[in-house]
Amino acid sequence: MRVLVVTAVPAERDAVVRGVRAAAAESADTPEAAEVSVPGGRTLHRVVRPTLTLDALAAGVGPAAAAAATATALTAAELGTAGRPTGLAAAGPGAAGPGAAGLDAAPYGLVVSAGIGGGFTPAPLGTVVVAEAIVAADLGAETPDGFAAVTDLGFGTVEHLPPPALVRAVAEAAGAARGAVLTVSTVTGSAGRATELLRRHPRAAAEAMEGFGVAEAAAAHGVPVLEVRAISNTVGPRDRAAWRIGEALDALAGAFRDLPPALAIWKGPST
Ligand SMILES: O=C(O)c1cccc(C(=O)CC[C@H]2O[C@@H](n3cnc4c(=O)[nH]cnc43)[C@H](O)[C@@H]2O)c1
Repeated sequence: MRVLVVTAVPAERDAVVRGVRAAAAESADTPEAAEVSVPGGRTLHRVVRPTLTLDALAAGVGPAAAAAATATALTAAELGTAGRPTGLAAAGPGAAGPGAAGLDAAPYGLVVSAGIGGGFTPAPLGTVVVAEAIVAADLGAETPDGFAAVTDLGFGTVEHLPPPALVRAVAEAAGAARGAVLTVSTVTGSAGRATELLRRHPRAAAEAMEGFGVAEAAAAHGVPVLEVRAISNTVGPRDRAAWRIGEALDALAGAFRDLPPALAIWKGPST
């Protein structure tokens, strides 16, 4: 299976790659690695194992950057781009391939939005959350009666649902919580906002900024989507000192160490 994992920043991308390499080490297979260029000036980091090719791409922060980079990578993988990886070096420190090259024409079977995120009550720091629903939480209009989602206004989409069987398999494999992951363009900074979001989305477990953008691109290409978030902070009043980004990145790596076996048992997007 070919999986595209989209993060916001390189540190999250590298945590994903670290996790998949750790899984390979536990299976005693030596993953090949390469850096592959995609149109738009970005480079994805590839890990090749016997039954899984995982491409990790840092797209930038926010739903628009995530959607643009995801759609570009999916299109490039469907069509192929100029050039080929010029040989795949054996894995190891700094063992990326001898320079970025193009994408082979080989579509992805799954797209994953991954990274750190803010947690709502059921998801304390260090928890991993797998999205049962990927929700655009601030896509809509402010009205005299409060927030109206675009769907309340008669158009658009505000939710994408990952394949339930895959969500269950990944959550069980990773010991993760399940719930809605909210995508926002403005990070929540007050208790009142956090309370309002939970009132509108009682199943919300986490808040982040890219998942809905990734999911929209995946849906446009007919590719199933997941979102996996490691909790770095609590959604609410701004308190940078309370952030635990390092621990969250380690938890993210752990989730991607556990993901490959879950993918192996998944029977495909209709389940
Ligand atoms: O400056 C702040 O107070 C602040 C508070 C929360 C998040 C940020 C970010 O810049 C986060 C950007 C980045 O990290 C993800 N993330 C992590 N925690 C949250 C959150 O509580 N709400 C939304 N996004 C979060 C997000 O996906 C971005 O990629 C700054």
